[in-house]
Parts: sequence; structure tokens; C-alpha cells
Amino acid sequence: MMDVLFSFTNCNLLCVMGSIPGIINGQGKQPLFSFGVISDVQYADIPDGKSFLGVPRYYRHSFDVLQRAVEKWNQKKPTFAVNFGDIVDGFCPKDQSLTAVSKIVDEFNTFDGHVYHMIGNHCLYNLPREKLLPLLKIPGCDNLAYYDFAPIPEYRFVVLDAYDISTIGWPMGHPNSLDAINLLNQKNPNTNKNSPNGLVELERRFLMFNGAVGKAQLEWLDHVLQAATTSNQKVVVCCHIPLDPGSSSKEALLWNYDEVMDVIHRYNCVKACIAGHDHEGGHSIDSHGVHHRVLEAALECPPGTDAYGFVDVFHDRLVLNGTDRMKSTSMEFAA
Ligand SMILES: Nc1ccn([C@@H]2O[C@H](COP(=O)(O)O)[C@@H](O)[C@H]2O)c(=O)n1
Ligand SMILES: O=P(O)(O)OC[C@H](O)CO
Repeated sequence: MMDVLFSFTNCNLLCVMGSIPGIINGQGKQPLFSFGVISDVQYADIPDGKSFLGVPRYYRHSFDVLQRAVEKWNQKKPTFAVNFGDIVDGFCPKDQSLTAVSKIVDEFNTFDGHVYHMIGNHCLYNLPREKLLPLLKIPGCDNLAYYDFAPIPEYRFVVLDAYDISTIGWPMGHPNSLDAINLLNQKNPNTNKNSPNGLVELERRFLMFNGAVGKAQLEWLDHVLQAATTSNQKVVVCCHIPLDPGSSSKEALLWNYDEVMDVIHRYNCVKACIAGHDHEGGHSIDSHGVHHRVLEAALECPPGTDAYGFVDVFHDRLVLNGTDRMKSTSMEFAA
């Protein structure tokens, strides 16, 4: 298993064992810090099923994946962990939503460190924002879920709220919900607004299970990146929905990924964007040298297999050490 390989720092041993040159942990150096990652647990106490496209989904086993992730993090001792959203599936019977969310939050809480959460569409199918945010200890005001933190002076993490403008999760008639309905009506003529039928190329992202970052959040992002640039900080952007077409299917992109990336590209500080939502996972490097890594879903791990990891952070790269279905990735920063 790749994660076992990466616990060694001896280059010769790694090469003999067949690892990929270039993914050696920061060339034998100690990371500045590490953080655990997992996405799309989508737990529900229901029998296994399939996605709309026929991909098997293991709703109960995903809890076991989370348990093994936390166990591994407690051995490796990353400084913190990030959950990339969708902790409970939309098929969870609604009278069990609170129990299911609490079960997953309790499991995350067995990690000996802080877990930073973000919300995904499936979280919002289960509980409203005013219930979810306190349970997930997400800081924010007006029930918005974007925030930033700096684990060390050299690095800042920005967590985006991908369902700021969304038809999911806001009370009926809320301005952000009305904006989302208007946009979907303009962009998607299908009766089922989750259907991309007839939508062409990148327009296929205008589906109800996606969302957008609103104007105030975009302005906030700009300020954070400006401050990070002044402080010479490197930034990692975390968002449930992917931000680059090269890293994800067109159907899984943030509605206004282009506006978010325009803000990011105004500065040189963002080195990587990490996301979930597109269960297959992906990796790309955009035209400005920013890495985009979409994490493979815990939900789609056949019993006995896993998808979680930990990221070692260096001055010049991030190294994702993935387990089983989560691929290991070395993300070297552009000069
Ligand atoms: N190509 C697609 C994909 C999805 N849908 C609709 O979205 C719902 C959620 O999709 P999952 O992948 O989470 O199953 C699904 O139930 C469909 O209504 C679609 O129409 N076309
Ligand atoms: O969030 P889900 O489970 O509806 O899945 C989203 C899809 O993976 C996007 O292609």
C-alpha cells in the first residue's frame, strides 16, 4: 500500500520498492506540518446502492473508511484534518439525519486534533444550515460557511462555501436561493434541474447539485489573498466543489468556478485547490501553475478498501499520501 511506502524516507528503499520518482516525501526532508484528508463519506444506514450513472455506493461501509482514516491519522499525528464535505447521504431517511450526522461528527471527534469541516450538497439535503454549522463547528456569520486559518505563519488555508448561492439549504424565498433558481432557469432548460441533458461542454455544470460562491464571499476571498500576499503566505484553497475543468467532470464544477479562479489568479499566493464532490477524483495544473486535486470519495470504496490520506506540507510542495483508492500526488509549486 502506498501509504506504507511513504512512511519511509530512504530514497533507495523507495526506488527498490517501485515508487514513482518525484513522489519521494519532500526529497527526504521533514514536512513543516501535515494534515489529514477525506471526502464524500455520504454515510447512511441503508443497503448499498448505485449513483445515477450506475457506480456502486457503499453507504454503511463508508463509516468504516472514516474509522480507518481517523485511526491512521492518530498514528501519523497530522496537525489537523480537513473533511471536504458530504458526510451523510441524501438517501438517509430524514428522521435519522441528526443521528447520522452526529455519528459521523463523533467519529471525526476521536481524532486527536482539530477537524476543519465544509458543507456539501448531501449535508444540506439532510439538515438546514443553522443546525449543520454548529454541529460541524464551522465559524461564519449569517449561516455562511467560509473561513480561513493559518496553521503556521507560512501557510494559510481558505475554506470556501460552495453552496452560498444554491437551491439547497436555504429557507424558501431566501435571496441566495432565488438567485440560484434564476440562474438555473436561465442555464438549464430541463425540468429535472439535476439533468445535464442537452447542455453543451462546460455549460453542463448548471445542475441543482452544484452551487456558486456569492459576491460578498468573492470580495472576502480577494481580501484574504491580498493579506496573504502581503504576509508572504502560501495559500491552499479548500472547496467541496472542484474549481478547474481539468481536474473534474464538467457536471461537477462550481457554477462560477471561472470568477473564483479570476480572483485566485490575481495573486501568486495560491499553490493548490483541493476539492471533493466528483467521486472519481482528479488532478490538474492550471495555466497559472495552480494544482487542483479532487479527492476520491470514501463512499465508493468497495468493502475492505479505503480512500483517505494525509498531506505533507513543505516550503515548495504538498505531498498527498493516499491510501488505496486515493491516489498519492506530489504537487510541486511553480517557480
Ligand atoms: N447525468 C446525470 C446525473 C445525475 N442526474 C440526476 O441527479 C441526481 C443525483 O445524481 P447522483 O449521481 O448523486 O445519483 C440523480 O438522481 C438524477 O436525478 C441526472 O439526471 N443525470
Ligand atoms: O454529490 P452527488 O453524490 O450528487 O454527486 C455529485 C457528482 O459526483 C457530480 O458529478
